[in-house]
Amino acid sequence: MSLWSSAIWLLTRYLDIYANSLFLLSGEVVGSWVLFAVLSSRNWLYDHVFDIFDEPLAWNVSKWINDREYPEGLMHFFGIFGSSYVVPTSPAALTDVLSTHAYDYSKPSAFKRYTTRFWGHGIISQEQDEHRTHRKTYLSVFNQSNVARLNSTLFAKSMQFVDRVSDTCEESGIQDITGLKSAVIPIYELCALVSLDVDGIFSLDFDFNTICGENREIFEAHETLFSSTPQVRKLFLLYNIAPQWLLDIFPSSAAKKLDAAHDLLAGVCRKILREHLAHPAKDDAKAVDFARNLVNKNLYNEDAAISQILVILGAGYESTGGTLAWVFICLARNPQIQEQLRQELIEARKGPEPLGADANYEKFVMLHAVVMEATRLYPAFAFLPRKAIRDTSIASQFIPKGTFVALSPHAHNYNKAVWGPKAAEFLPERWIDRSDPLRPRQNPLGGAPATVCMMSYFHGARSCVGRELAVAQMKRQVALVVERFHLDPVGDPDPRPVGLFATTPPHDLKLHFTKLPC
Ligand code: HEM
Repeated sequence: MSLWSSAIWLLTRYLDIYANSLFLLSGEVVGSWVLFAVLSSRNWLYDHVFDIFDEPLAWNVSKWINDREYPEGLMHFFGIFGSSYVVPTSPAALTDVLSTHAYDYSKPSAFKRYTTRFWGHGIISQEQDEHRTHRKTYLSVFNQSNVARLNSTLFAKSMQFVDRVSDTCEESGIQDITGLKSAVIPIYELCALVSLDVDGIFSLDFDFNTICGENREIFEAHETLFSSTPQVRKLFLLYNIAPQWLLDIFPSSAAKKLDAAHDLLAGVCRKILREHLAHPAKDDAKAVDFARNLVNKNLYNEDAAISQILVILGAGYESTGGTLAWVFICLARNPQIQEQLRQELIEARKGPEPLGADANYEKFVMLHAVVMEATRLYPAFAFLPRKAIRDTSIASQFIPKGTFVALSPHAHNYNKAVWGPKAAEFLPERWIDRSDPLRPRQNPLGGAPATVCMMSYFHGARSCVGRELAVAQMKRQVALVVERFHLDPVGDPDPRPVGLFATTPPHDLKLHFTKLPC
């Protein structure tokens, strides 16, 4: 304060606005101090924005939601330049935002500009009627019966994953005293590769076969688009504060890298689509994949289709890959649950052989519980803000146009008011209904008061269309691995998610796989 007073005194002398009275001089000192504090204040400029975008993404929102009770169902904080953010904290408030008044909100324009530039204008950035129309097309493809037609393909892809782990165990030279072979393997990449292959099949009827070592550049281009390096974070920040024309005049090196990744992927899609169209298969009318369904419905336009397909691949592969990796990590850290799951699978066998493609993976109670619980604790999309485009209401409270709504699957899934005091613990039991002790059943709510509480796939008008596919793939993959390998953790006992858009386990996190005698 003494330094500040001396500086103000010198400045006023220099500018010749020297105050003769001590009273006036004190006024100048205090006034300028207050002005400086307001202008440079962290609270006024960006308040909690950096708390949210800190890694792990949105974990601070989860802390705030549990700091105290919110009887009105809404939490509030300030963001950039004093903007208002509300967070729905009750099931009723969430339902209002996601279902009842879903189209009273749009995604922030910076997010839409960024995803449109680097992925294309697909369903993720579409709004209002454009979104409604496209979502209908999506739902006619992304539904339970269409996914069920792919079950044997999902099983085959899961076996390729298993074979790759098995080969690594054979080659590692690590063996215990009983002769069991094992290997230490980075878990994220394998899960992402197999998920990318599945999404390629579902969107384009094309197997990139990256899990078998093919098309590495396609995987790398996707990883570039999802990278969260400091340069990419800066670029995303610029999209939030600078106009598009300025960003176009001064393209950053990060933007050029992302553009190159996008162009590579768009080129691959274009080539595959043209080959499909030039050589239609006999049973094209019954096609499962998204691209052929567009053609069959006379909705095909090459550029628009490429944008939608890149969005599907982007929305699907990193989220499923990351979530699948978390399921394995949770099992490795909870050996008793891993064993319970293995027993469930062994008991369901018809003979000595492991389960085959025809097993009903959807009905297993423990398998379902494990997949749901890991998905709850590690939602791939931890923070997805919205902005009110008209005056609206949440839980009967007035929400003026322009208010931001911070939807944070991570925070909602850790809300103790909804999930109980053990919300942060891995407890698959919450997804099991044991009211009849002899016949445990799946509990669809996981012990929460409503389906909207499980936010990993969102809910309502913009919920995840790929949920059935992701769950069907993960259940097969987890079952096949747990039947054949014992999983142990390696390194960090409590790894934290990383990533800016989709969060995943750290990419270098490894697990120890031991091959079991089958
Ligand atoms: C565990 C895996 C997955 C998780 C946790 C997940 C989660 C989500 C979430 C939270 C949203 C809402 C995003 C928003 O509105 O901003 C979403 C939307 C979407 N997801 Fe997924 N997803 C997964 C897998 C998939 C898969 C496998 C696909 C496709 C192959 C897919 C395709 C989509 C699409 C197209 C949307 C946009 C829907 C719309 O705007 O109407 N997702 N997903």
